[in-house]
Amino acid sequence: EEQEEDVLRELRLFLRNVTERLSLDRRFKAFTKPVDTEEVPDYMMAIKKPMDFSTLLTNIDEHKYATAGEFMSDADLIWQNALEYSPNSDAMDRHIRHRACALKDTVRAIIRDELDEEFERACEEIKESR
Ligand SMILES: CC(=O)c1nc(NC(=O)[C@H]2CNCCN2)sc1-c1cc(O)cc(O)c1
Repeated sequence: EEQEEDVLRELRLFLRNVTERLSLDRRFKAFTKPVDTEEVPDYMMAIKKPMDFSTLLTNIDEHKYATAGEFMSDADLIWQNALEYSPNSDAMDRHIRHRACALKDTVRAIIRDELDEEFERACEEIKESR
C-alpha cells in the first residue's frame, strides 16, 4: 500500500544519492560507465557480469532493488570485476586494484554509517510479503 511505496521511494532516493557520490569521486572514474568493448575487446570474455555506476542508476530507476542488500550485491560486482580483470603485479594493474579496494571500503563505510538497520528490515519485510 501507500506506506510501502513511501519506503521504497526513500530507498531509491538513498541509493541514487550513494551512487551519485561515488560517481563524483575522481578515484572511481574508471567505474562510472560500462567498460568499452571496442577499447577492451577481451573484457566481456573475462568478466561474466559487468557492472558500473551508470548501470546501477538505471537499475534503481527501473525499481530493480527492493533492498539495500540487493543494491550492494551489484555495487560489489564493480570492484570484484576490477580485481579479477587486473590481477598482474605491474603498476597499471596494482593501480586499478587500489581503486577497487578503495571502492569496496567506501561503499561499506557509507552503508554502515548511513543505512538505518530498521529501515533495511522494513524493505526486507515488504520484499518477503510480495
Ligand atoms: C574498469 C577496469 O576494471 C579496468 N581495468 C583495466 N585493466 C587493465 O587495463 C589491465 C588488465 N590487465 C592487463 C593490463 N591492463 S583498464 C579498466 C578501465 C579503465 C577505464 O578508465 C575505463 C574502462 O572502461 C576500463
